[in-house]
Amino acid sequence: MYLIYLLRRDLRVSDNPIFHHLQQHSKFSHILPLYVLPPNQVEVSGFLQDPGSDSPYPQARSRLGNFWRCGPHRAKFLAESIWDMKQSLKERGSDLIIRVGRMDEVVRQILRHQEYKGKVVAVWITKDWASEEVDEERMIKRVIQQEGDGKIDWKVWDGEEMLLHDNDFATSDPAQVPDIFTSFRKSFEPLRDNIRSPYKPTSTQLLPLPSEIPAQAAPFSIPASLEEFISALRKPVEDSGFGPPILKPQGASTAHPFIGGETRAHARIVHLIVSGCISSYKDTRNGLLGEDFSTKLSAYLALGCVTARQINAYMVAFEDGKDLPDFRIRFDSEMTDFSKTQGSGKGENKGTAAVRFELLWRDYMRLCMRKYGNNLFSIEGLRGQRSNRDSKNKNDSDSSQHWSDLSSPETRTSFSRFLRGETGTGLIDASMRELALTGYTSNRTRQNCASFLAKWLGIDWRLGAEWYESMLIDYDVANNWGNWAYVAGVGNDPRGRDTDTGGRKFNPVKQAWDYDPQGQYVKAWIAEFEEVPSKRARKGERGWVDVLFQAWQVNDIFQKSTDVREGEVIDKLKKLDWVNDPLVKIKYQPRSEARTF
Ligand SMILES: Cc1cc2nc3c(=O)[nH]c(=O)nc-3n(C[C@H](O)[C@H](O)[C@H](O)COP(=O)(O)OP(=O)(O)OC[C@H]3O[C@@H](n4cnc5c(N)ncnc54)[C@H](O)[C@@H]3O)c2cc1C
Repeated sequence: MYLIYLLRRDLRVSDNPIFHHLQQHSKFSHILPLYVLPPNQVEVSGFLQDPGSDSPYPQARSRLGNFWRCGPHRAKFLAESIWDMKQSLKERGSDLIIRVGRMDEVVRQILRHQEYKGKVVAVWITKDWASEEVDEERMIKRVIQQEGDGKIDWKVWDGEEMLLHDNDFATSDPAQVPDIFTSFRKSFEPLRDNIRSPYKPTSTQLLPLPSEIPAQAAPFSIPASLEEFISALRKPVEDSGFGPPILKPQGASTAHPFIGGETRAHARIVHLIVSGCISSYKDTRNGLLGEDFSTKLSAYLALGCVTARQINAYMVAFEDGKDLPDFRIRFDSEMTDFSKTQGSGKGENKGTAAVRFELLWRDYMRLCMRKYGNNLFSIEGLRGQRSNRDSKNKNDSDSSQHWSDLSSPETRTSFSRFLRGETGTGLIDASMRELALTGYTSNRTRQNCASFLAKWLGIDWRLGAEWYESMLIDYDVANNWGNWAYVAGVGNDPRGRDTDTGGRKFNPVKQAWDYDPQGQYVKAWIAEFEEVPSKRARKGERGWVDVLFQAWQVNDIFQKSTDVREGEVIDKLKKLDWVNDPLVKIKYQPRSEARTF
C-alpha cells in the first residue's frame, strides 16, 4: 500500500502535518516523497539530457514583462532547500525524488508504472492557495480519478504554515477576513497567547521508498549532485536580458548570504536569539545594510523550510527560559537552552513581539489572497473586486489612475532604467542594484521602490511585482503581490491611493535622509559612487550626501570646488546619462538635525 506525498512549499520534515499524521496512523507500507519542478514557474531547460534539444515546455517567463519567473538567486536557494530535504529524508531511511514536468503528468506516469499499478492507495499534498497551485490540484485530482478507479485517496492537507491556525479564526469563510489589518490583528490579542505549538518531532525513521522508482521521463534527466542541480536551475536564467551586467561595487556584501534548507533555517533562528538580534529587532528592522538588522527568515518561510509556529516556539523557549524546542533535525547547535542569552526567562520583549507582529502580517497577506484570488494579479488589485461588489465604493477604485505599460518606448526606457538602478534617485538605484546582484533588499527599500514605480513613474505596478518575483530569493506569491498592491494603493491600505486625502506616496529622498543619513547604503551599492568622498558638508550647506541621493545636483552643489580629487569625481559623474537626466527631480531639504553629514 503506497502513499505518494507531493511536496511543494513544505520543504521540511519537522512540524509537517503529513509526516506528523503518518507517525500516528499509518496504514501504508511505503511512501514516495516527490518534488516536481513546475515548468511554468521554474525554467527547466537546464535539465535536458541533450542541451542542444528543445524543451517541450514554453520558457518559464512572466506574463507582462517576459522575465524569468524564477531568477538565479532563488533558483540556487530552492536547489539547496530541496537538497537539504533530500538529505534529511535519507537519514530517515527515505529520500526525496526530484522530477521535472507538470505535476499531474508526473503523477499519471507513476500511477501507470508496472510497479505502482494497484498499489498506490493515496496521493497527498498540502494546500496552497495561490491560483496556479489551485489549478494544479484540480488537474492532479482529475488524473487520480481517471487512473485510480476510485480506489486512490486524494487528500489536500492544511499546510499549517501560518502563525495562526485556520480553526482559530472566527469563521472559515475567507470573505469575512477584514479589509483592514488592524481590525484583523485586534481579534488575536494578546497574540502570544493565541499561537498553537508546533507538532511533536517527526520520527527519525520513516517508511521506506517503494522498491522501484520510475525514471525521469525524457527528454530530461535529474543530476546526482547538488552542484549540478544548482547549475541546471541557474544556468538558463543567468542573463536577465536587461543590458550588460550591473557593476558590483568592490566593498558591497550581500545582506542575504544564507543557504537554503530546513537545517539552515533552524540554525539561523538560534543565531538570531543568541546574538540578541531578535531582542533588538524592533529598533533595527528598518536597517538597510548587514545580515542581522532583520531576521532574513523570509526565504525559509516562503519554501516552508520552517514554519512561523516553529519560530514562535524558539522565541517562547527564550522568553520562558526553557530548553530549545526539539525538532529532531540535523543542525549543528551545541546549545540546549537559551539560559545564558541576555533577556532569557524575562518574557516577551519589544523585539520578539515585533517579530510576531510581522509574522501576523504574513498570515494576513495569505488570507487576503484566499479572499481575493486572482484579483491580486489584476491592475485594480483588491480594490477592483471590492468596488464591483459594493457600488458605494466606486470612487475607491480610482479609475482615474492610469498606469503606463510597456507599449510606449518612453515607458520601456524608464522601466529598464528602474530595473538597472539608473533612475538618478540614489535610494531607489541602490536597492534595485542590490536586488539584481544579491536577490535581497530590505523591507524599507522595497516599499520605496514599489512606490517609486507606481506613484512617481506611473508605471503598471505589476511589472515591478513580476521583476521582484524573478529576482527575490524570498519570493512569496501572497507577500509579494499583496505588498505591491498595498503600496500601489490597490490593496488593503486604508490610506489608499495618492488622493487629496493623502494616500501613501513615499518621498525616496526624505526616506534616504531618514534611514541612510550618511549615504552609506547608497554608496555601498552604486559602483559609480565608490570614489565619492566621505566628507561632511559645511553647516547649512549641501554636500556629497545630497549628491548620493540625487546626483543631478552635483553641478549646483560643487560650482566652486577647488579640491582636485573632488573635481575628478564630479567630472566623472557629469558624464553619466542617469546623472544628467534623472527620471524625476525631487525637491527636498532635510531638517538640519537630519543632516548629520
Ligand atoms: C513591494 C514589496 C514586495 C515584497 N515581497 C515579498 C516577498 O516576495 N516575499 C516575502 O516574504 N516578503 C515580501 N515582502 C515583505 C517584506 O519586505 C519581507 O518579508 C522582508 O523584507 C523579508 O526580510 P526578513 O525576513 O528579514 O523580514 P523581517 O523584518 O525579519 O520580518 C520577519 C518575517 O515577517 C514577515 N514579514 C515581514 N514584513 C512583512 C510584510 N510587509 N508582509 C508580509 N510579511 C512580512 C516575513 O515572513 C519575514 O520573514 C515585500 C514587501 C514589499 C514592500
